[in-house]
Amino acid sequence: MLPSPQAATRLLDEMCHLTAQSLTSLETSDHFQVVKMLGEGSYGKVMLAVHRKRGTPMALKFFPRDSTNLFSFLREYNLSLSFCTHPSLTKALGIAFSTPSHYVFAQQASLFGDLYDVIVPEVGVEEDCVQRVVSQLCGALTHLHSLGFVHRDVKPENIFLVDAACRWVKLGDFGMAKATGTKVPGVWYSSAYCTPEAEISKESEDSRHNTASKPDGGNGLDSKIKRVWVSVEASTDCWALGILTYAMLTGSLPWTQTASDDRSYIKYKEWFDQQKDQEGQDDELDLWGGEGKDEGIMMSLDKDKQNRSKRKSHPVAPQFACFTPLASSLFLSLLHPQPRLRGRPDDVLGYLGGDWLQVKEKIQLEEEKKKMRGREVIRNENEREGRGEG
Ligand SMILES: Nc1ncnc2c1ncn2[C@@H]1O[C@H](COP(=O)(O)OP(=O)(O)OP(=O)(O)O)[C@@H](O)[C@H]1O
Repeated sequence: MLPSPQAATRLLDEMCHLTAQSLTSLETSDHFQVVKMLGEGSYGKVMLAVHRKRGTPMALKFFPRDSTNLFSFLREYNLSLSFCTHPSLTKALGIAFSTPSHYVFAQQASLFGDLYDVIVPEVGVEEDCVQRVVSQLCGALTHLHSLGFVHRDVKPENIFLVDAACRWVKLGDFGMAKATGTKVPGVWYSSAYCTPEAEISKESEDSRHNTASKPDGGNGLDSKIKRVWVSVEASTDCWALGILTYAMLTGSLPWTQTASDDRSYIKYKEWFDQQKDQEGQDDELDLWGGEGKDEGIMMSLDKDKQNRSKRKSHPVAPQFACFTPLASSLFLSLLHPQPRLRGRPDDVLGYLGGDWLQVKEKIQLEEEKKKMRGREVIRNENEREGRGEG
């Protein structure tokens, strides 16, 4: 059973209070040798460092003190320390301190960058690799969700590579993570990773901006429009997992923004609605045929055939035409517009092992890769010639 949001939040908060009392001040260079920068985000930077006495390599995450709330820092640290006990979640190492300018905590270091660098634009990554990554992320998300937390920022930049061949990945960056059921201000942002349910907050924001231009300066009735508060749900991560899977398979996004005025999203919604209508009709037929009368069964089989042939004639949303029926049904499940009906990460396991890309797409992908390899060889030869080695 899921821990209640209150219980998960209370436990994490207690850990934060304890850590706050024992947070030591020190100079990074007294205890660690910083080797290089691993990456930079909007909150701070991440450095590869080695513990001077023990020789342990680690990622040190630096948050500027003047722009970081101490409690947010402690939450991210404690969540990563105590709840990220799955091999595909980035675990903190039990080291947190403050310097005159930064709050810092240590995490397991993934030395091969993040997934963003691996996805070739308009090409993607090999299907085997996609399925491996998806399978690991499903495990990581199921684990996190079972402990009562939602990551809320699943995207390629937050999936770190443990090896160069992308065989082992870890989900990181728990800065946005919250306990399931927590109420947060609804935020809509212009991206395919944003869920359709977040669009309600966009509408409320739009109305809010519109009131500013009203003659009464927004002090009349319209100014009563309140910020929308939404409940944190695991279905947010499931949507993002669907978009991420699409991005890895194609090297692009299915639409620019998940909004009712985005043409590509409209096409997807039309396809989705047709598929669901059809499924509904098929289910009705199944129930009717289940009465056991021979005549009924024959008629239902005939109708079923007709339905299936009709289903084939339904136009697939163009951006999904490169996928097999297996992958299409995976997308229709993870990218379900209604959060309560959206597929869960452990449902995805049933889709692994089969083909996701149509054969034609696989051949094209191979061609692209050959071309890229060719370009790489020519570049290496030119470089060698340039160095006078040729
Ligand atoms: N444990 C780690 N091991 C290796 N690299 C890491 C690690 N943590 C972070 N990085 C690198 O640093 C980058 C920024 O880290 P992170 O996303 O955690 O920072 P952030 O400021 O919270 O970012 P965001 O702007 O996405 O919120 C990542 O994209 C990744 O390349």
